[in-house]
Amino acid sequence: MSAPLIRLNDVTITYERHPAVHHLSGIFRKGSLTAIAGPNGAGKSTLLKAIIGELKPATGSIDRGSFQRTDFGYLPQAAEINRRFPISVADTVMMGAWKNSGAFGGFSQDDMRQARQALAAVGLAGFERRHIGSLSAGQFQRVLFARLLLQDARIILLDEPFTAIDQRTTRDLLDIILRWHGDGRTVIAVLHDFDQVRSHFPETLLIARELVGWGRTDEVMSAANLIRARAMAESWDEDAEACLPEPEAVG
Ligand SMILES: Nc1ncnc2c1ncn2[C@@H]1O[C@H](COP(=O)(O)OP(=O)(O)OP(=O)(O)O)[C@@H](O)[C@H]1O
Repeated sequence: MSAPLIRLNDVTITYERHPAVHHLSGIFRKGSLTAIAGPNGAGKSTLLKAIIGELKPATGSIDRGSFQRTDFGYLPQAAEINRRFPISVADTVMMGAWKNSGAFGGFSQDDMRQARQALAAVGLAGFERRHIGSLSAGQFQRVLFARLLLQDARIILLDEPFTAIDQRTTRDLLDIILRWHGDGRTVIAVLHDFDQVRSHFPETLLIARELVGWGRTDEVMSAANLIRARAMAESWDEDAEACLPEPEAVG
């Protein structure tokens, strides 16, 4: 069995003291391909943001070994990306090379060549000069995958990569995910389509704020676990305060 890569130690993540993820512990192994599944509002996106370091746990810790923020390739939910920003397809893809060139280092001829290659690999050869606002949802998602290809990260986190995407694009992007897994990268994807999870993702983390199951997909995605996840989500008290240590009294 491969080595642990990211370890969650009793992680609670809050928004204004209300827990979105509650006392979660477990391990993502090196080279694993894991789906994160769970009902709406289960804390899936929040967990991804904490893994890349965008959110800090209120209690508990996330052990990333020697990996830094720049070692993670991250695809946020489409709704979180502003496509009105006046930027070309090529520049969007080359932003994946920032880790290599530095934000102010400018892009090299080689970055441009690699961007062209990455766009060709996602079926968008010739789209370099297009404005990102002029693309369809599926084309834009292909551009974001091209950016991830260029970034060449060892750990890739995807937040609902197939939402509002046509079947053909979904299949093409799924192939890229499976290739990343075949290359030995660690891939973690938040997914809503349970058939997709069962068909392509060997491991699943099922959450409803708290852990429901984590392990082999065929075991975790059992009918009993899915019913339990739904019941946990429905009975969750949105106003519950996190069980954080009280600040020490001064004096
Ligand atoms: N920026 C925020 N400020 C306050 N509360 C938030 C914020 N983002 C998420 N939440 C709350 O945290 C909880 C978990 O949200 P999160 O988006 O992580 O769930 P999710 O499992 O990704 O949901 P979905 O499947 O609907 O995308 C929800 O109750 C949500 O309302």
